[in-house]
Amino acid sequence: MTPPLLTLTGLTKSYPGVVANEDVSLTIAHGEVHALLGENGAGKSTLVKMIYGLVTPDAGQMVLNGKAFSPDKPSAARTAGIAMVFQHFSLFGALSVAENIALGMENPPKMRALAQQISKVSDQFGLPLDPSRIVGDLSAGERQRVEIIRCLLQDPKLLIMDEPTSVLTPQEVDILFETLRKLRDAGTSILYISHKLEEIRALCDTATVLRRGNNVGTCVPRDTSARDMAELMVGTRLHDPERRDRPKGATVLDVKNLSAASHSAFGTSLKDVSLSVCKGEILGIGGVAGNGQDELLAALSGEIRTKRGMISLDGRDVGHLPPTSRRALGTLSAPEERLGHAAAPDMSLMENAFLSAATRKALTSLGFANWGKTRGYADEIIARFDVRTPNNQVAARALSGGNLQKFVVGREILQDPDVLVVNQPTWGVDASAAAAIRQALLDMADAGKAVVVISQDLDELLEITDRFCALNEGRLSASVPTTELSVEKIGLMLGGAHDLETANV
Ligand SMILES: Nc1ncnc2c1ncn2[C@@H]1O[C@H](COP(=O)(O)OP(=O)(O)OP(=O)(O)O)[C@@H](O)[C@H]1O
Repeated sequence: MTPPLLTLTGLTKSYPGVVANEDVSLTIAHGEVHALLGENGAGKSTLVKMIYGLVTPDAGQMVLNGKAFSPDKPSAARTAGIAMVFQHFSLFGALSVAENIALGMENPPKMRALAQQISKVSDQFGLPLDPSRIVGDLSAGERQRVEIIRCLLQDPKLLIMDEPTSVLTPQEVDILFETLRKLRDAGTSILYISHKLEEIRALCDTATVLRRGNNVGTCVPRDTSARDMAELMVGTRLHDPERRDRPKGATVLDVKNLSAASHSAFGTSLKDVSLSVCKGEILGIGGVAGNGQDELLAALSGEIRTKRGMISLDGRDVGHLPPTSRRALGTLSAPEERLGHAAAPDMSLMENAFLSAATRKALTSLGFANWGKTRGYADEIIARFDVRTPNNQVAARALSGGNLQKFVVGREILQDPDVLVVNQPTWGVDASAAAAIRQALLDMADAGKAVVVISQDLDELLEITDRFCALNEGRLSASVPTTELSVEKIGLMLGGAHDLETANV
């Protein structure tokens, strides 16, 4: 019998106040697509970082192809045949595809030879990509292809992928899965982290489930329902968000012919965007990343100021007002980028609670921060949104991605806004916590609030929104009642022509 590609035995890693991995053992066979499942903070990233040489285990052993393996840095893991595609891309927007790939290589060949190699690998694995294109002009799906091709040029034995589909359209997911199947057939093993359980069922041969740092079992995803996998992850029954019929009130947010330039050199300017949201309504905005989502949130939150007459709140012109004034008037927002935009990475959760809630939660007294009250608010967010953290003094950057997301969304919802604008509210959040966040958004609408959900997760938009629009190259389509849509139709709408009309659906 051929030995497995990689065996992990008793891997343990602790951080202050938390055991991220405790005595974790698992085996990855050659040519196997192995899913790593677990709720937020379960220890998935920590485990793969140990395999990739970014984190050193406190205890335990790894054996790769029959030999002891203990990489002390990523380049050692790469030399041993391990490649990793991270959730966050590390590409330079101003450089070409080939230049970006060359930057990550120890001994890059001449540009022309590299471009040929890139074209060859992209043909072989069905990942269309022109080596001379500037990365800043690429879609999120194409950027991910750059990262994957960069890995494939190393001819890896094990490819680790952390949440690879969260930025992709359904069509791009299909292309990615075809590529991964080709790789598997060529004998490469894949370790795949995702919270999208139906995708795991479609792709993976086996799954290991982590719960609070421990390996609590394995399953064959094809033979296990998504609900059973989610329940194995959390160890309890899962509650689906409950949607109730509710009356729609008066229009509260009204956007008319909004055009605004992006703040970023590679951003997308907004072009003639019109929308309205009523009290008691959730408006969904779908779109592939980079089509103006960040700019729309920035215009609605006040980070981008607009001309008079473009944005009104309860009939009052607000487009020229900065974020603090919009907050005071009841419009709150949670941007997509949680580290660095929604939260200050090196500040504690308590300080991060203060940053956005000081006014609405009255966290100051006589011009000074009231830390006692602020601590109480941070603890309320942590308890109500089940944020897994040792305490409120922990820096935002030390939280697992999903737990920070729960904190950021919870921090805004608990300020009781009249209008809440969220971008990717459940990005990287596990099934159970995602259901809790969606329920909280539905509860807000039930309480007569207006909610704008910008998301690339089509199932999410179908599940909770009342109306749907597609954002494409900075233009917004007319809205369609969500009940009239299907995932396939939305997919077409998102990838469709610039001037999307309801008729296209
Ligand atoms: N550098 C660090 N310092 C302190 N604690 C950390 C650090 N990295 C991870 N942790 C903690 O270790 C635990 C496991 O985190 P990890 O990121 O591995 O979880 P995860 O399963 O990948 O979660 P998610 O699905 O949310 O990304 C969490 O409680 C997290 O807060």
